[in-house]
Amino acid sequence: MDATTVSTTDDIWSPSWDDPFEPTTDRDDEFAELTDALRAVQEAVTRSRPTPDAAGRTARTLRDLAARLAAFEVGEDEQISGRRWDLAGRGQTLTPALHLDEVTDNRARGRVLVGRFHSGRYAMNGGVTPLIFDEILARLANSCGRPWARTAYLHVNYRAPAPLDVELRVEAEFAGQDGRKRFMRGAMHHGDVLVADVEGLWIELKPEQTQNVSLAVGRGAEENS
Ligand SMILES: CCCCC/C=C\C/C=C\C/C=C\C/C=C\CCCC(=O)SCCNC(=O)CCNC(=O)[C@H](O)C(C)(C)COP(=O)(O)OP(=O)(O)OC[C@H]1O[C@@H](n2cnc3c(N)ncnc32)[C@H](O)[C@@H]1OP(=O)(O)O
Repeated sequence: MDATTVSTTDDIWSPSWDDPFEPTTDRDDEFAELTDALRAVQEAVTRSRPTPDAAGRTARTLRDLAARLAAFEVGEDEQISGRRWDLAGRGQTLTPALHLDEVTDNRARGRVLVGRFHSGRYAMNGGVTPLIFDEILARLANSCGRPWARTAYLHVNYRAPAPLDVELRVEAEFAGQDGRKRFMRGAMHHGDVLVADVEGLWIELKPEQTQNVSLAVGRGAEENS
């Protein structure tokens, strides 16, 4: 398959938007803005040293927002967060927003910028590196109509501290397949510096392990059955 440029309108799983369980009204950019705003709050709280009064007032505001959003609570199959494949970060805020520039059937590359919220003290927190690798390796392992697979392991090597607030390049490679096992490799660079590399194993799920999967991730069952 040719290289596929991932854009906001044509991502690798764009057919998912034809899924009848995905009403197009969910594709509002207001939700993207909401996610960005939440990331901004995470970063601002981390970077701040508010007075007790300011912290208390801010906490009350945030709890009020949480209560208001609770009125819109839905089940996991209906939520938007994590399922906006067209957005860097998929509309979730656990993982730093990964901008995917290219996904082919055997390679993927992207960019990520990590702020102080994900800091492990003047460098990226060591737990965040596997999150980013899992994100890009999982996308590649499950791209191009391959049947669903889940992460069995991620072996991460930390080669150099990953700097904050600068763009890091992330690459993934489909290294091979043996039956249900898909072997993945990845690397993260800052400029010419290798920050981390990874080897991962994805296991193709058996039919009984994929019940409700298409609903759970918003992709048509026919595409990955
Ligand atoms: C509702 C389901 C949703 C599924 C969605 C999946 C992916 C989403 C896709 C894309 C998303 C893109 C971006 C999203 C970002 C992040 C991804 C989120 C998804 C995850 O975050 S996902 C969570 C973490 N992940 C798990 O929660 C897995 C827990 N786990 C299991 O569910 C089982 O463990 C399983 C199914 C992996 C295997 O179980 P099983 O029973 O089917 O397989 P079995 O034992 O038969 O092994 C078969 C052959 O694999 C070898 N093998 C197995 N495990 C090995 C290991 N660890 N090391 C070395 N070899 C291993 C055996 O040795 C044998 O090898 P051999 O055939 O040569 O003998």
